[in-house]
Amino acid sequence: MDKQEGGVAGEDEAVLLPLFERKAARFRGAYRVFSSTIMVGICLIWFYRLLNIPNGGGETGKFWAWIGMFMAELGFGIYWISTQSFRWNVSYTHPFKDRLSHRYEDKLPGVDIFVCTADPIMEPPTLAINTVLSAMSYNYPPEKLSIYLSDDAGSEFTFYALLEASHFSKYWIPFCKRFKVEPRSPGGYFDLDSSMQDNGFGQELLAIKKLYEEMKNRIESAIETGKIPKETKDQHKGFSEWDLHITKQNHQSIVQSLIDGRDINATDNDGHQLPSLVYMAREKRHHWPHNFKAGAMNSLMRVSTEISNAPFILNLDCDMYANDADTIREILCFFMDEKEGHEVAYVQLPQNYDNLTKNDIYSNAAFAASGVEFAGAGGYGAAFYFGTGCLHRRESLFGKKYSKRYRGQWNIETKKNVDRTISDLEEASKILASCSYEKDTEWGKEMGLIYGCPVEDIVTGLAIQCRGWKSVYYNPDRKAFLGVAPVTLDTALVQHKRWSEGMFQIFLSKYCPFIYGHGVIKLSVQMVYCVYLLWAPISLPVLYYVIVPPVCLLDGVSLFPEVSSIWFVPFAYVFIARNGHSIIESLSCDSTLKGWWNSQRMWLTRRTTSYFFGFLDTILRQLGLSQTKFSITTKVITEDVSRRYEQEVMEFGSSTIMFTIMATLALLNLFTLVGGIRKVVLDFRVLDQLIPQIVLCALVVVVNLPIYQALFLRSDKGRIPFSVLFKSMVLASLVCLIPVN
Ligand SMILES: O=c1ccn([C@@H]2O[C@H](COP(=O)(O)OP(=O)(O)O[C@H]3O[C@H](CO)[C@@H](O)[C@H](O)[C@H]3O)[C@@H](O)[C@H]2O)c(=O)[nH]1
Ligand SMILES: [Mn+2]
Repeated sequence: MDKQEGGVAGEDEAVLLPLFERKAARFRGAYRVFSSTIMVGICLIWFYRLLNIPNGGGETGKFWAWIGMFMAELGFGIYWISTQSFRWNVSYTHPFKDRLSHRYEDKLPGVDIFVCTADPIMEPPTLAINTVLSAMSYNYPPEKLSIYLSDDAGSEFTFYALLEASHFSKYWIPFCKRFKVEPRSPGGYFDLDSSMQDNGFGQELLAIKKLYEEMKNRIESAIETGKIPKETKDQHKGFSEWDLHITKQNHQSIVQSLIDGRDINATDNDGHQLPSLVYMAREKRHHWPHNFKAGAMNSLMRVSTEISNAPFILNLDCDMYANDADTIREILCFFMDEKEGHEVAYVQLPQNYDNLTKNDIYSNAAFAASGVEFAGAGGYGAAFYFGTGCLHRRESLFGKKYSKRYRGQWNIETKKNVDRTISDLEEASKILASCSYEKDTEWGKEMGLIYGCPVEDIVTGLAIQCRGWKSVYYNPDRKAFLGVAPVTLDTALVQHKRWSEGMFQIFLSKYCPFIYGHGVIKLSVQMVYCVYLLWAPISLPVLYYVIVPPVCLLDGVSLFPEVSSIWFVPFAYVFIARNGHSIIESLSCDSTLKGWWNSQRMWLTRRTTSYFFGFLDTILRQLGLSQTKFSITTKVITEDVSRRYEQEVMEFGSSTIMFTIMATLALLNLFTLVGGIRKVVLDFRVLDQLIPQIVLCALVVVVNLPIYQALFLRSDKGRIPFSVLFKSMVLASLVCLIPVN
């Protein structure tokens, strides 16, 4: 074929075109210069601290406060330097799905999709089946798709909901494909305003919506009454697994096929094949550690090997429904690219949420993080694995090491198991999902997801990197997955505590990137990991900065250069440049100014509460005094809470110790600000010396305004409880009494 013609792309030419491209971020060079100037500023600050150490003599208090400031700034500076490893190499990836279809449409590989759920109360089964249904309706050959739902609660109601979903899918999938609706999670779709407009299929829409509502009502009323109708139970042999003795923590393994994709009669209402659908509850016994989500994933990996054994595995949390029907095709471009594809172990997409408010009060979106930082890690071929929204190559997840000779096995036929009946497969799978199966094996160590850490995802991603594989970060324009973000401050803080704790545990374990990754991954990648792994300890300098300078201010002890001194310049420059850049970065990632401001409050609150407690708990765990736990993020809310969330009013309500710390710090800064201003009014000459500390306190106060409101002005249920107010008043006053000199 004549390549010059250009019209119809010949196969030869098509082979030459890559399936994805990687582009360096704009302004990368300018950013490097800018960041070097901040670096100079930081060095000058360190230098200033060392040059001006107060002599111990009459001012021991000030001496120690000064040393502390130096340590804190050393901490901030070093941490900031490691964050630069992200921004140094930001690049964005873009797949070409049309080229993929053109070249490989009839050779597309099988994909197994794992959905994990763990608690029918905190994660309602209707939520999970919406995710399942969205995955079943991917624009992908159904005979190559298998969906597995892992239910760590072993709940009959979740099984029932999945059975309902398997019936509903016969209507839903053809509906989606015929009218090309998006998203393909029925709940997500019906919530859209556009779904209610007249789009030419009003009749069908009403009919399917009615079916969905009826199904939802049946599931919800079964849960409410605690009973599943007998006629329903007779529909599937699977219900016989549940007897009176089954509890969440104690049950046998259950593997039930709801749709057997090999069965030619398993078709939707248009006569098209349906994807396979399997329910799994791995065995749980009191005396066996179950290793949380990692344990569930590893069981899923084995069970799916037995049943479908697709070369690729997509992992979704139960709330993360698929928002774009073409995502699988897009992601496969990275794996099937002829030149680089065989090096890729996984492709991670960002976690997005469909319940964010305009200014994102709890800063859940992590705009800057998904826009820039993760793309920065991806720039090194070292994207993180974030647990959900990640497509893995089965072999690398199973523990295979990358070798230069490796050429990818994606074109192996998906296992057909022609000679085995579905009950044979179920029985064999049950053994694979039993507690004792993993005993004396490499599961949880060299195979599958790694155990012993509440952020199994990050540590597993790191281990895969260290086995020589690359990973890709891909942030598509249309969000690929949408989940449920925490809507109360408490849940948001607890989630971050789990993350910071888990990540610090990795740092202190044998998986510490500097040790485990030494000589295997680049230093820049080791640093990129550490930015996250060191969330917990970075709480210490932050706490220091919001406690000591204010207390010193009360006593008139100055800890910064005078405003008129030349040494003030680096402090001001670093502060302004850093924040200015952070504002620009957020705005360029589609956040609002108010959203940025809210993220600063959350930044402070997380560091002084979640990360601090994460730090303490990790230390206790190292000393053997506490155990790893995984507090599941609740995905349901009451109407009252939901209303306040919509209005972007912070929700406190409960009286956790985290709120006491938060309120104490807010009050302390308020008191000392008043005290500091009083000092200046009384003696104007100290203004020059004290103004930096006054500004620092004032910033903390201004950013915390919603907290004072919740302490003193609000009367709704979401306000800060009186007990917290009382405790924090007492604590803040006591701290104010600490004499510095
Ligand atoms: O014993 C457990 C605990 C949790 N899960 C599932 O794990 C997922 C994540 O739990 P969630 O409470 O939603 O935590 P998040 O903080 O939102 O999750 C993020 O962080 C976790 C690590 O801390 C990762 O496992 C997740 O994939 C990632 O989305 C959910 O689908 C749960 O059903 C289990 O299957 N078994
Ligand atoms: Mn979640």
